[in-house]
Amino acid sequence: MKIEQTPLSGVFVITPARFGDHRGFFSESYSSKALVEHGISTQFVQDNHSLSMTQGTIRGLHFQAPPHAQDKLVRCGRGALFDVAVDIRNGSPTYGQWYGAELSFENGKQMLVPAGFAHGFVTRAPETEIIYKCSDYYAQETEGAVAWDDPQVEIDWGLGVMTPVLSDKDANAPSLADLNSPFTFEGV
Ligand SMILES: Cc1cn([C@H]2C[C@H](O)[C@@H](COP(=O)(O)OP(=O)(O)O[C@H]3O[C@@H](C)C(=O)[C@@H](O)[C@H]3O)O2)c(=O)[nH]c1=O
Repeated sequence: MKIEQTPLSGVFVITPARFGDHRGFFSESYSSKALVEHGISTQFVQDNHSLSMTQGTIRGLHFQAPPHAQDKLVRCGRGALFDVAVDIRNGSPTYGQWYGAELSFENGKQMLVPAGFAHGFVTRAPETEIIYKCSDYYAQETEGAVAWDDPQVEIDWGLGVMTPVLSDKDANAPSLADLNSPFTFEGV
């Protein structure tokens, strides 16, 4: 399992080994021990799974505020997506910056998005499934969002001429400038 730190502290790209044979492949998609060896001791309590029918669907940018903040370990079950983490920790040297990684069924890559980051993704193929582990349970009253097209964050979603498919909630999400972020950078 390859675990790589990204330019944003706490955000990792993880590539589990795949053992291929004439049947297909085998892979440990999650190993607590392997993550602990890299200083990641998150305890996950909920798994989420969603399907997006259309290429160019964007979900995000979402977070849950403390006391229900979530670390998320994200992978693609089918199709392909571009996964994005945005640093929203007050006082962080990388506040407002984003990092994105292509996660696909083909490449098996995963991204660890810790609490303190808003998370979102765009699908790169029709009928794309995302599966992610969360370190806290869903708590609707603590949900927060930042607009996917925030002018300060300027994520390059790689949409080209496509108009994204969005939920009503995401189409009306606030800007980063209007966000009173509940997170503080703790020097991680
Ligand atoms: C996130 C979530 C939603 N729901 C319900 C609420 C709602 O009725 C329905 C759909 O919810 P949403 O529209 O918020 O789903 P979605 O837009 O896919 O939200 C997700 O987006 C990605 C980017 C994330 O990072 C996740 O944490 C989550 O916020 O599912 C749960 O029951 N449990 C959950 O954990």
